[in-house]
Amino acid sequence: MPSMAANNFSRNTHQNQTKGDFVSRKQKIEQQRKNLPIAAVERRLVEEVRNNDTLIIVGETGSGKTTQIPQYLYKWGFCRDGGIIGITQPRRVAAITVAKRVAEECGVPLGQKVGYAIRFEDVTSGQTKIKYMTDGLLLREALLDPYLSKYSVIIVDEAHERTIHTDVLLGLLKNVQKARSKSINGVVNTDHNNSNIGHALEERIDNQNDGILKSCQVKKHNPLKLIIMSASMDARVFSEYFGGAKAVHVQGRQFPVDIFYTHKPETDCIDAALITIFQIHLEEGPGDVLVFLTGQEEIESVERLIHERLRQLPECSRKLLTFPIFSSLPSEKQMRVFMPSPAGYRKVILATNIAETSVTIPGIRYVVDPGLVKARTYDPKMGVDSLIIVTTSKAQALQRSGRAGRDGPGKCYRLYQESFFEKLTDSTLPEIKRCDLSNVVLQLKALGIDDVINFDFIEKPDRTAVVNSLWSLYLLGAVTEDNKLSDVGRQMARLPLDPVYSKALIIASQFGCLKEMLICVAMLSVESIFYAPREKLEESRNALKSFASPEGDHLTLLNVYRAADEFFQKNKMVHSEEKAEKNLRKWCKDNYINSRSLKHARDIHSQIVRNVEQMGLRVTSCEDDTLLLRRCLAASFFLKAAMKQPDGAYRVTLSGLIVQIHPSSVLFRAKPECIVFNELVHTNHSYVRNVSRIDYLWLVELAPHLYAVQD
Ligand SMILES: Nc1ncnc2c1ncn2[C@@H]1O[C@H](COP(=O)(O)OP(=O)(O)OP(=O)(O)O)[C@@H](O)[C@H]1O
Repeated sequence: MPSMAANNFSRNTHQNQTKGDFVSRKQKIEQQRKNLPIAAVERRLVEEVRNNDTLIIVGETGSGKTTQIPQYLYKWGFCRDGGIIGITQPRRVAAITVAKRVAEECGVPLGQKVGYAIRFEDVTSGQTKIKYMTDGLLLREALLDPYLSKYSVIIVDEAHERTIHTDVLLGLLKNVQKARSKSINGVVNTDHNNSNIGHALEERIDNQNDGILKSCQVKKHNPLKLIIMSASMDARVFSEYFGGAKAVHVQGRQFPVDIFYTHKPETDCIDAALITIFQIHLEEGPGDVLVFLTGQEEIESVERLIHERLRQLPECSRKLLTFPIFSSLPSEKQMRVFMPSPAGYRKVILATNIAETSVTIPGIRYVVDPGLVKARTYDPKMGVDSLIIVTTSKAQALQRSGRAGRDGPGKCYRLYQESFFEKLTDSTLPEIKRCDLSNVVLQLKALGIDDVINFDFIEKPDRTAVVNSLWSLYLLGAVTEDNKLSDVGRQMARLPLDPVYSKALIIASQFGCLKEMLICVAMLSVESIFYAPREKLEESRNALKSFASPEGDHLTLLNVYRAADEFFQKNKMVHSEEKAEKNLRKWCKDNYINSRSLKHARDIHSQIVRNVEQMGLRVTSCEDDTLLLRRCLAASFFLKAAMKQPDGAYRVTLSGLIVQIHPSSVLFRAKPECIVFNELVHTNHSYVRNVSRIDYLWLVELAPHLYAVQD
């Protein structure tokens, strides 16, 4: 490997700041801001935004787009009329960490002038002018405020990721922008080419008694400024979509990143990654290392192997610390990657693509990129979600290398040949082409866009996927036979949940077990409640046994939630809330429960309790009547039922697909005759997860439009 260039920068140290440290950190941040490539074009960019309602900005990774542009716009008066600047991110981690950084740059506490909002967590206030959020969150806001009237500027960041929410948002924003510029004192001019939202907005205003919508009628809207940004997108595609919108390219990057390729193809990516990590550690100058891996399992095995190899090195070469980051990791552990390593130590961060875009991890000088990613794909015919390992796109490779070179020159080691890079696709297949569309279809319908198939998407989703989503929404009672949103559908769209879960809450209120279903749905809405580190598999399985219900995973989740809540409430009687929270985290650790997921579930629970109360649903409990609750699960999840086959496998009733119960399920060994489940994933087999035992006759009784008595 070529030798490391001279290194003359100092690390950030956030901890234990004195007043002197604070002042010097402030000065340092000021200096860093001035040195960013984007700072040189501040005035020009602001002028471009003034002159163009839609602007596409392409600039190198780390040039300062995400952190600086909102601050420039604020400074140059784009919030003067009371509007705020909203910036969307595809990932929660990015929304949170960037907001924290910008609040620090502005010298304000997070949640005041600068804040963030993600699903179930809102760190903003009436004073917030710069709001970072996930793209999905802004989409939900549009349901309540179809003009997105509080925003003067909306920035869609990392548009190259083409998440399903970004794609839908682009279509929506395009039309909101037109509708807003044409609304004069509340009269919406519906003369929009190819736009059904102008009409949809008008219809909603006519039809609804919602106070927020009423207020739209009397408000004159300022035009909405729209900015689409990324370091790695094809500006032409976006420009064309926005009717020839202007695209500007911000040249230059703050620090160079040298890219290295292997001389020959690597057959074992894990081994190649390990060799590279140790080459960097032993041969290169200071700086931390960021390694991209495909998932928790791979991260944990690489971590183990690093520690094994470290033990074989002389004492003086062992100063290497590992930090994993993946989405189901508890958040306090996730945040550890952002902390500086102790003096003399090198930090190796083992990450999934959660750390691929937007985030800055201070100290990263080296990126190791095997060029693989675990991607979700969806087969609309079978209703199967699969996680498969695929090669990254060029855009992703560029983003990954861009995580180095943010506070000093960097190096990126791509563990494949240059010729292989040339063959990669330019960009990743948009998510809208590879996931279940029911939620999006329901949301579009709630926004008044009935003709989803002809909605002006930047790229049309597969027709079968749309038709299948409409079909399942029809079976759930959310849309009528003539393809209109039903009253139940309207209620479902008000809940920030998957349509199936929203429907489950509505059904549970009729069954008298809404209290229990609220808990089940909150627990099902978070990633892996159980934390099973590879080296403690046995202990974690034993811990699960104390909560396990023979009836299935839903009741097991209910038991976990109730036990945690009881523990917390008892603690709160004798301790402060803070101490009780701390004790709960310890309880989680002892029981191999992911405290972050549990906290998340508790937050979701509080929010959906508020939602259902606002909707006027009765929150009654079935107490210990598990039979009633399971009947309610059958009535709610009838779209995902399966029957046992003679060989112990299961046949999904609607698709005929043969599946297995996932080993993590409490019913893995019990194998009941008939089950309902919530998740179908395909890894090396097709597995169903979150499974409960039911009686087939309940399906016949409770979902007669789909099930009949079998011969
Ligand atoms: N949390 C942080 N800690 C330290 N420095 C940071 C932090 N966030 C940003 N920076 C600094 O600000 C620079 C600009 O970051 P910013 O996220 O605005 O760039 P960007 O152009 O949006 O990059 P990308 O396209 O990769 O998202 C970084 O290169 C880094 O030097």
